[in-house]
Amino acid sequence: MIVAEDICMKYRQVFKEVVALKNISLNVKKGEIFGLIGPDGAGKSSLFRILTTLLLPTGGKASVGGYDVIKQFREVRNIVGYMPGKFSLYQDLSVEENLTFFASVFDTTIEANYDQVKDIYEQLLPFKNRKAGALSGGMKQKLGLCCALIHKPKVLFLDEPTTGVDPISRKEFWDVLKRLSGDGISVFVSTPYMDEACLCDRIGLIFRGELLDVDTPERLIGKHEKKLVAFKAKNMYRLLGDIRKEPGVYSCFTFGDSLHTTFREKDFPVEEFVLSLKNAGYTDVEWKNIETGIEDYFMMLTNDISDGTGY
Ligand SMILES: Nc1ncnc2c1ncn2[C@@H]1O[C@H](COP(=O)(O)OP(=O)(O)OP(=O)(O)O)[C@@H](O)[C@H]1O
Repeated sequence: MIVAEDICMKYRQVFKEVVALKNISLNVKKGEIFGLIGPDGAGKSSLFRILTTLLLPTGGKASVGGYDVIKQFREVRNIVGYMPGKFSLYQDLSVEENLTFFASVFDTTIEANYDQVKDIYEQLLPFKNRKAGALSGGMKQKLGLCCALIHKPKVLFLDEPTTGVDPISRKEFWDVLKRLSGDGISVFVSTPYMDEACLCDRIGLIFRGELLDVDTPERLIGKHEKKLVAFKAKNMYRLLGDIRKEPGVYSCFTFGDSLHTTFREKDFPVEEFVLSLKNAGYTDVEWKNIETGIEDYFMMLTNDISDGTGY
């Protein structure tokens, strides 16, 4: 349903040129949930905007549902639903007015396509006369999804749809996405949440405009072959610097309240290293071997490019 071949995007800024996308090639099948994962500035929104016909790429070609995003942009617009990263609905219109408006743009009505949005819209019904701007974060996103779905698109583009949304609403949102993919709708979604990344059928890891890897979450995690240890101690900031200085350490980055660390050799003597940290004055030192997650694999891939910081 989505095919991108060697997509490039360069922006002209005042004194320089920014390369936002470098030769991006990917494909997304019918009914597949494809997650695009990467830090701020990686190029995610640029790719969304190109695939939804809102931005002309500076190189390469792409099609959605078999239609070329440049030459057949009108056909593409008819078959895609797009939820941009920033809340894009009319804040001064009510819930019902927003949905009615989006339906009318596609020459349809809420009634005609009610089955498509029923599950989500019923949760919004108690607030249907409330202005969109006065909804909670989770409700805003559900309304955004209803508006993106009301014309029965074949492909949904969701740019960070659950950022800032509470965990329960996030789960409900993903339950809806799973149902939509079961109905044959392809979903192209970006998210900063790694637990959500694992719910995708396949993931593309994007960094500084480059697609570093594309695979299923399980296979990506399986590609991380380094020993992984989480460290904690008092003065975590100093600890981060000191762990990174250790020659046997390959990468170290903050993950929640601990420091996820990988080593160049599998048999790195962690206990001896912990002793040396204690001798260097660290107190309350804790460490444990941990299972790898997608973020760990991502950080491992970006380590050499980004001097161990991951960004
Ligand atoms: N209209 C623009 N003009 C100039 N530079 C831009 C423009 N839009 C994006 N960029 C630059 O292109 C790069 C990629 O930005 P993009 O918004 O696509 O990334 P992103 O992964 O979506 O990040 P974020 O989530 O922070 O928006 C960044 O360096 C950004 O500053």
